[in-house]
Amino acid sequence: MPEETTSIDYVMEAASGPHFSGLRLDGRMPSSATAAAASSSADSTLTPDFLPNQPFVIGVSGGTASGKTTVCDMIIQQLHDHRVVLVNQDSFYRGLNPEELERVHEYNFDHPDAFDTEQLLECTMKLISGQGVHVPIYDFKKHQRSSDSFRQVNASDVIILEGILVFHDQRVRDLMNMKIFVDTDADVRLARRIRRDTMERGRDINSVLEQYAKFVKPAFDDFVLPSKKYADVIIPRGGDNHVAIDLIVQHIRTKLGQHDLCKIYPNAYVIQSTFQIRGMHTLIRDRDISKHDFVFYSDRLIRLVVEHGLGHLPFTEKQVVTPTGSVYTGVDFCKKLCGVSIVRR
Ligand SMILES: Nc1ncnc2c1ncn2[C@@H]1O[C@H](COP(=O)(O)OP(=O)(O)O)[C@@H](O)[C@H]1O
Ligand SMILES: Nc1ccn([C@@H]2O[C@H](COP(=O)(O)O)[C@@H](O)[C@H]2O)c(=O)n1
Repeated sequence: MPEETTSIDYVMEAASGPHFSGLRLDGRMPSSATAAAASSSADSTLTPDFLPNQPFVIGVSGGTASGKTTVCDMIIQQLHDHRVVLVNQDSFYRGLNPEELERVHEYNFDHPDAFDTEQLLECTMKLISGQGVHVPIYDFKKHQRSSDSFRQVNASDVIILEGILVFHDQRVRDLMNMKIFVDTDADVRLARRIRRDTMERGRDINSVLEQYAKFVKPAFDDFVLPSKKYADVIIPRGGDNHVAIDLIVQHIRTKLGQHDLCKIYPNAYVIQSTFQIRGMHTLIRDRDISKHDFVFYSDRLIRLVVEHGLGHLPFTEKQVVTPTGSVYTGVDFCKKLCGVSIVRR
C-alpha cells in the first residue's frame, strides 16, 4: 500500500489475518517449574505451578482493541472478594525524545523495543515478592510518561499483566501462572481502535489507519499472533464471552484455595466477602491503627462471624402473638446459646 493511501477497504483487507476460535483449556501444568524459574528453556510454553502464599499471576494478551482491558475488568469484578491488581504493559512504554516526537508517525509503538521490559519485569517481581511498586502513568496523546506522578500498586493475591506483547519476553512469561489470549476478529478490532483512538487518544481517522497499516498490523503478525501459542486459554470474542470468563474465574478461585478449605473441613462455611469486610480487614492490618479502632473493627468483624455461625445452629418453629394480636410463626434456638468475642492484641 502506498504510504499516503488510507483506503479503509485496503486496511480492512490487510487486517484479515488468520483466525482461531474455541476456548482452549490446555491444562499444561508442569510439576517442576516455579514462578522464580525465570531462566528455563529458550522457548518455553510451560506455565509454572502456582505456589501457595504467592500471588497468582495472570497474563492477558491479544491484539490491539481485542478487549484485553475489558476482560481484565470483568475478572477483577468477579474476584471482588480478593485483592487483585492490574498492571498494564502500556504503562511501561518508553517516553519519546524530542527527535522521535517530531517524527512520531514513523515510530513503531507495536515493536517489543517500544517497551521498557526490564522495568516491567522488575515491578512484577517486586509485586510477587509482596512489595508495593510505583507504576508509571503513560499519556497516549503526548507519547510520554508523567514526570511527576505514578500509580501506587500494592501487593495482592492476584496480579494481572495485560498488554499486546506480555507473552513476548520469556522472563515475563515465566512469571505467569495462567496465560490468556483474547482473540477477536481483526476487523472488529480495527473498528474499535478507530473509535477509541479518535475519541480517547487524540488521533484522527487518517493517522489511525496509516499507523494500523504501517505498524500495528505487521507487528501483530510478527509478534503478537506468534505469542498466542504460549496461551493456556484462548477467549474468542473477548468480553462478550461470559462462559470463558466464568470458567477462568472459577479456576483462579480454586487455585487461591477457597474451595480447598471447604474440602478439608466439610462443615466450614466461608462468609462471602464484601468491600465493607475487606475495608475492616484493611483497617485492622494497618500497623498505624489506634488500639481503640483495632478493638472496634475487630469486634465488628468477629460479630459478623458469630452471627453467621449462629445462623447455622438448630432452630425449632415458634409462634408469637404480635402487639396487633396476629400470630407470627417464626423460629427459636433449640438450645440456649451465647457467642462471645474476645479481642487480644
Ligand atoms: N465486547 C465489546 N463490545 C463492544 N465494544 C467493546 C467490547 N470490548 C471492548 N470494547 C471497546 O473496544 C475498545 C477497546 O477495548 P479494550 O478492552 O480497551 O481493548 P484492549 O485492552 O485489548 O485494547 C474500548 O473502547 C472498549 O469499550
Ligand atoms: N503513544 C502510543 C503508544 C501506543 N500506541 C498503540 O497502543 C496500542 C496498544 O494499546 P492497546 O490498548 O490497544 O492494547 C498499540 O497497538 C500501539 O500502536 C499508540 O498508538 N500510541
